[in-house]
Amino acid sequence: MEVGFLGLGIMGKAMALNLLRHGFGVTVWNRTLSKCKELVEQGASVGETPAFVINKCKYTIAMLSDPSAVLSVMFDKDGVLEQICSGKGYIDMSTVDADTSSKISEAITKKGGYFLEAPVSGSKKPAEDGQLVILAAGEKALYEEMIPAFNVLGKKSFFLGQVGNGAKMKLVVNMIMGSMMNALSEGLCLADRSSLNEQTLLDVLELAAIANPMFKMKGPAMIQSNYSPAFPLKHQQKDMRLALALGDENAVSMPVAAAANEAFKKARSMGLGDLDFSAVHEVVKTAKGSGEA
Ligand SMILES: NC(=O)C1=CN([C@@H]2O[C@H](COP(=O)(O)OP(=O)(O)OC[C@H]3O[C@@H](n4cnc5c(N)ncnc54)[C@H](OP(=O)(O)O)[C@@H]3O)[C@@H](O)[C@H]2O)C=CC1
Ligand SMILES: O=CCCC(=O)O
Repeated sequence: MEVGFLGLGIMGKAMALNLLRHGFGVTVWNRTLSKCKELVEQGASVGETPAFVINKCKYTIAMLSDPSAVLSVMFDKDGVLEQICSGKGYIDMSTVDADTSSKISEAITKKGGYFLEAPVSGSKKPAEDGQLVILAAGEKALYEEMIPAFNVLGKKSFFLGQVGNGAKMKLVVNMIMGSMMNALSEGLCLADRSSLNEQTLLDVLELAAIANPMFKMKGPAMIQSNYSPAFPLKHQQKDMRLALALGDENAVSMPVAAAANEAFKKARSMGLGDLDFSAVHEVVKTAKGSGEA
């Protein structure tokens, strides 16, 4: 199977490499073209524009940073829309809001193409290992045609119905994750300031009812103030913002998520946006009132 791949950031690069390793033909494009080099060394071809990739491939996957990137790659000059046509499928795996996804879907459908949104849960390592959880919605026939690729990229795929449902599910999941990250950070600070050993707290959590892979994976690095990026904090803040907007739309009160969003915003203002989202720990550690008594 031959696929196009637009966007070779942390996730896109890992996913495209994974497809290559499993025998897929992959034509890649990235805004910063130099990032294609490593993929070419592994057997990928390069397209100079999104339009070129769409013209060449029956199926094209996108993994881009945010709504503005997704819209730009679709609608700008040399973008996807110039070449999408009947018989071609476009699969957007970026995390965006339902409105953005619907705009993309409408534009593609008008030109006779097929659209599937398929954001993913799971980060850099699951992307490298093909262990993502795929939250697809949109054109069911395209979902079925993409199963061979999804089976390589993920450990489980969900088909959630109409366009927007995948985006919403992803935002709900990441809203919970962002709130949990703040809770973990506060817990580590509280343990430390109460003269408890932070690693012992993590050991206790691992055996408790609230044990979860994120605490286990991120906790030890947070104790060391190591925030090497797997999931950039700027993207987590984008997801909190979009999830809170979904809450507004549906009149759902989310004070916990709103507080977590403020911490992520503060972290961005401190220049921590490109670090891992666990770097919110630096905000919690230095918050007024959490210092000496
Ligand atoms: N990292 C993670 O753990 C996860 C991330 N996600 C989501 O996946 C998406 C990608 O994440 P990730 O790979 O981490 O992000 P990165 O920041 O590492 O990569 C972002 C990609 O988007 C491209 N891009 C940004 N702005 C534009 C633009 N205006 N026009 C064209 N291309 C653009 C970048 O190109 P360039 O190289 O030129 O900057 C790069 O290829 C995001 O929506 C994120 O929320 C989902 C699950 C997990
Ligand atoms: O959107 C990013 C999700 C990161 C994760 O699921 O670990």
